[in-house]
Amino acid sequence: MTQTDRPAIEIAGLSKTYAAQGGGAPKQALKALDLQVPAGSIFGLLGPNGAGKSTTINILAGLVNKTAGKVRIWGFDQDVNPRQSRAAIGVMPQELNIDPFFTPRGSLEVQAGLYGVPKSERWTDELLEMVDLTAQASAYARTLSGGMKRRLLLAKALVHRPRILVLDEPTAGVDIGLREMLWTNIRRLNAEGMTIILTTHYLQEAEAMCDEIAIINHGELIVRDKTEALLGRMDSKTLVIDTGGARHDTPPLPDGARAEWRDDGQLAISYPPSRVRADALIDAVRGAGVPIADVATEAPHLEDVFVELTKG
Ligand SMILES: Nc1ncnc2c1ncn2[C@@H]1O[C@H](COP(=O)(O)OP(=O)(O)OP(=O)(O)O)[C@@H](O)[C@H]1O
Repeated sequence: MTQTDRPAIEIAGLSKTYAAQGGGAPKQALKALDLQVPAGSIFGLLGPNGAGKSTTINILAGLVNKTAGKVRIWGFDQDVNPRQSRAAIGVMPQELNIDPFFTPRGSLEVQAGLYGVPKSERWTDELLEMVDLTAQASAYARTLSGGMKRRLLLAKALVHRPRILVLDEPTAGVDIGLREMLWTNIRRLNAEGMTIILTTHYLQEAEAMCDEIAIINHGELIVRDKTEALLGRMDSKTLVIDTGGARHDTPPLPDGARAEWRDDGQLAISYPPSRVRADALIDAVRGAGVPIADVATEAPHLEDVFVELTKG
């Protein structure tokens, strides 16, 4: 296998049990997780709260010790080649953990030093420019806004030019401008060959950004597939009927179909296309005396897939 065919990340049988705290039971956060992240992808790691996403990312980052299993990062076994595997990955954490006494420039220089990047190979100015912090390069970090701190964390994750960039909830609580700036940078880095792994609670964002998605729940892999294929698995569509504004009683529908009146007065009927035909729905609506001014259909969204696969 050449380096380019080889997955960027290979996780096999990864388990993590956190020690018991305050008289409670030990917590098994990951249960023999197997996961491969293709090189060059934008890969979404999704799951409900407590699924084990941060634990996985923290193990990749070398911040949490695994209980069992194998982790290879860019082909380097984390236990055999800890230095190379660490050098291959950059992590933008969720918490704004920035030393308040460093300036952005100072933070990046210190970080580069920690990774052993020689002075001649540093790209501090370019990074400051990339995250739009050139004007604040010499300001104390404690004077930076939350958004600026987040941008600095992105730059810090990149000082050693990692092959793989991991972003833990990069857009949680950020405004639209910053979100777009982050995505523009992430898309560009990916186009230049960097593998991107991200967690996000915004499923629409994951649907729009990620080529592949893994959903984990209770420390186990539920599904991993190309985003399109994942959406295609859903036997679910929505027929949206514009009734011309007036509200009516919900018409009786074929088995498997479910109606819901939306706030804008439209009747949304979700149905499994394998079992129910759209014309049967339209007949049912018309038969109940509900006027049909217009119809549209909506394909399933990642949100539907997510809810379906993580229920229970
Ligand atoms: N340091 C710790 N000590 C004990 N239990 C922990 C610790 N860190 C995480 N856990 C537990 O492990 C499980 C997985 O947590 P983790 O933070 O990995 O989930 P997550 O998918 O990132 O969730 P979220 O979306 O809420 O961040 C949870 O039940 C959590 O309470």
